[in-house]
Amino acid sequence: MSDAASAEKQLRDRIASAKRVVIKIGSSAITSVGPGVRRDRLEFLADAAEARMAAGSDVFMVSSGAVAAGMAPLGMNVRPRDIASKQAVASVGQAELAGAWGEAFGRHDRKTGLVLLTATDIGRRDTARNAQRTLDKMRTLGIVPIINENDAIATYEFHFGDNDRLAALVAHLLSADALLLLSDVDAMYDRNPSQPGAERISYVAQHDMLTNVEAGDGGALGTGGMASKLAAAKLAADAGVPVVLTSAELADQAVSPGFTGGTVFEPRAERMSARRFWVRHVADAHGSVSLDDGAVAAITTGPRRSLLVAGVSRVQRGFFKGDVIELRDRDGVLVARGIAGYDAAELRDLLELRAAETEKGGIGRPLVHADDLVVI
Ligand SMILES: Nc1ncnc2c1ncn2[C@@H]1O[C@H](COP(=O)(O)OP(=O)(O)O)[C@@H](O)[C@H]1O
Ligand SMILES: N[C@@H](CCC(=O)OP(=O)(O)O)C(=O)O
Repeated sequence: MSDAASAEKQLRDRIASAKRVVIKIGSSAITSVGPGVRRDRLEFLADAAEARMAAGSDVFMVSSGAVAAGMAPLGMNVRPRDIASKQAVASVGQAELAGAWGEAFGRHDRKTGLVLLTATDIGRRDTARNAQRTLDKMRTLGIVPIINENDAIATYEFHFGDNDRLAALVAHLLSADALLLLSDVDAMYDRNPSQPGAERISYVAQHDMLTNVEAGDGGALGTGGMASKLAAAKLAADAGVPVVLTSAELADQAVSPGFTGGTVFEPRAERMSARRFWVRHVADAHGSVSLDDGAVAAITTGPRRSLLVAGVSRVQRGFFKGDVIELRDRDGVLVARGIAGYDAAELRDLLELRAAETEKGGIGRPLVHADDLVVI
């Protein structure tokens, strides 16, 4: 067996025996235009989740489909585009979905509970911890959480963007041992499988840049397509969580040992620390600074270094000390994120001084300490 084949087998075994499992189901897998929620699919998925729980795992469901589920009762055939309509439709769909999941799991005498999160809730430590505690309590009470974004109130500026990302963040929050992304496609292919000759990618090693993959848009009901699943898999990898991507139709096999289908993504060997993960993936950035070439080279190559004030060429948007800021190169390309050691106003004042005076003023204190800086 080749090294890659044996690494893939090990990863699949690890997923098969994972204790804490997050299962994300995409809109296109459980809803259709016209009838709305597909109850047969929910029942099939609930059966698969129950089988996994019977084998000793704890299961947390992340269910998309609120907007799609709200369309049917409102007589809509096309997904609404404007935000206010989407939010109103989601409020109807969320109730539909929660009821349907309750019935599907109810066949096993299992209680479900709806947990609606916003990106703000996950981005703030106090609310994130509270969500973590609630989800853990639900687990101990044998309740299956049905998690979705709180679409009716999430703001456009600050929302998850898609539920693949939400699922990966939930997997991080719960220190999950595996994340299953169930969609309407059985695996990731090197291009959209509707195109002739598309080939399945079975295993993605951690550092694989996937330059040969065209990750395209999704269908009429999904949100982010394959690109958002890839981004979520990368996020989960940083959190140390292995990911399997396959179709909801294969859920029963995907939760069982010996599954060879789908695409599995290898995580980092060691989870990124919670603080660095938060800086890199979770926190909302409040401002941004441009760096000169020397500073970009200093922070992106070699051992971890702090970012000194002298390397900043421009300050954009206001921020306060302690906020997460974006660090961009001279062309505006994002190179890192980090926690600001100064307020923007204070930094602007410093930049007006000559570099020598900056150092003399004891401003050896870096703008971003190495421990708080994560290269993208
Ligand atoms: N390289 C690819 N491999 C597999 N599917 C792809 C690829 N590029 C684009 N897609 C599309 O992405 C879709 C899945 O994304 P999406 O519709 O957003 O699903 P979900 O609703 O499950 O989140 C597939 O049905 C397929 O049409
Ligand atoms: N919160 C939205 C999720 C949208 C979304 O990301 O959908 P999908 O791409 O199907 O996972 C909803 O429930 O409609």
